[in-house]
Amino acid sequence: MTDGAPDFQQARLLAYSCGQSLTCSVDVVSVRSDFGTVPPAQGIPQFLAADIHARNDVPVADCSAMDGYAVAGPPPWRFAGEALPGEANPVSLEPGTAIRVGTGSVIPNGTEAVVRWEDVESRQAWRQAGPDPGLTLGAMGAPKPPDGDNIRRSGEETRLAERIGVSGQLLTSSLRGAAAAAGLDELQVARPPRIALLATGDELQDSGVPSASKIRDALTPTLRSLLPAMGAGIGTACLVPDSRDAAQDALLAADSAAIILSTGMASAGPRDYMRDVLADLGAEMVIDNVQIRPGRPQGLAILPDGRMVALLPGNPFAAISAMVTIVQPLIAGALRASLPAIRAVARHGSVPKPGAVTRLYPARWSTPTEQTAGPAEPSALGIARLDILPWRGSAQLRGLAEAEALLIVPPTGEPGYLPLP
Ligand SMILES: Nc1nc2c(c(=O)[nH]1)N[C@H]1C(S)=C(S)[C@@H](COP(=O)(O)OP(=O)(O)OC[C@H]3O[C@@H](n4cnc5c(N)ncnc54)[C@H](O)[C@@H]3O)O[C@H]1N2
Ligand code: MOO
Repeated sequence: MTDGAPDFQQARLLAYSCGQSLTCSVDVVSVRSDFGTVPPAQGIPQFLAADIHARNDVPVADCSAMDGYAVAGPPPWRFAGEALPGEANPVSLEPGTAIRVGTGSVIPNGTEAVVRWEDVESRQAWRQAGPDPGLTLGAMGAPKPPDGDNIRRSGEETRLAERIGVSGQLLTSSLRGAAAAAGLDELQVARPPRIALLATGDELQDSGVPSASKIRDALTPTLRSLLPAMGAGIGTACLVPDSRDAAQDALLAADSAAIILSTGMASAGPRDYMRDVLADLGAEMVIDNVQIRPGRPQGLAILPDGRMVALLPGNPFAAISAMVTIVQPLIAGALRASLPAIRAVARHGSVPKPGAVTRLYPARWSTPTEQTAGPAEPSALGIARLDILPWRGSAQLRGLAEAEALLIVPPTGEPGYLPLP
């Protein structure tokens, strides 16, 4: 069983470094508001292809953190007008005066603090008061607020030119917002590698109820959704009959893809031609089987023209195993993102004994309840527990269909997990 094939982690690292050797092109994405237009849907996670540096301080100017009054000096304060959010910096504030401000208003020079309206007047007075130079605030004994109270200082979150994003970092929704706040209009992201899918098997049927000798192709729909979650969508997909010529023609035809995924034909069955065809084409097998179950017969080859071919076994769970072992690291490398880390499991249900090779199980987080003699009680700690699901067989998808993670049980050491998108 352990015939020199890499183990799970070795295979992931090998695939990751192969991905890094692929050319990485750059796309530009807008972080403008683009009001009135329909920006393209953002279903695929994007990774920065360059660092992001702030083009302005955040906040741009000193501003109020509360609705209330910008004040100078101790109370009482003579009311001296107002500055609404969006208005230019008002004139400076003299000691003993106050101006009405909203949350986010730029405050005048000389402001020592912002007093919340509810600390100096009634809601009715706050809502009704207009700029009335005769009004005096804080006469009824409002304390002098600490200097700087309720003021957001210019640059306190981000300084002009400060780095707020690092090349390779996942472009999260809030990082887009933070970039916009820091004055950027466009960001550079890594362009996903072009992927072609070859689904092999005379038995595959693409729709409808399969006849007795056929089965539905369950992998193409799975991969169409799983791949984008891993950072790259499928460009082309085709069904390849179980013949050597058909496999070779399909590999040659997928000449615009950087990465080709084939499903089936990965083992040593009578019509499992993929390895032979790759050898005929002069490909180098970088990964030839992995010490893992399910998914042992997976592989990764490099064609002489640099295209990568990931061999996914036909059994559906085995194919998903190859997706996390080879394809996810390959895409992460191609995007110059970091290799998704195997995470420690704080709590898990019963786990079969480790075997000679790494085992993957479909698993799901349980609601944090403790089973006691009576009805289930919410756990005091509330740490979610990872439980293995039924349907763990290599040919089965039902367990994965309900899974949120793959529980990874290595031959030695503690179990870990990878989230399953
Ligand atoms: N004598 C041995 N037989 C097998 C071994 C072995 O070591 N010795 N390994 C087994 C393992 S492990 C796996 S995994 C499979 C891998 O098989 P292949 O990659 O060659 O795939 P196929 O033979 O084409 O198909 C296997 C199985 O999967 C079904 N299949 C294929 N494609 C799809 C699809 N798109 N959607 C749903 N199901 C699919 C196919 O009908 C077969 O039932 O080999 C074992 N055999
Ligand atoms: O590796 Mo196979 O995937 O056990 O079925």
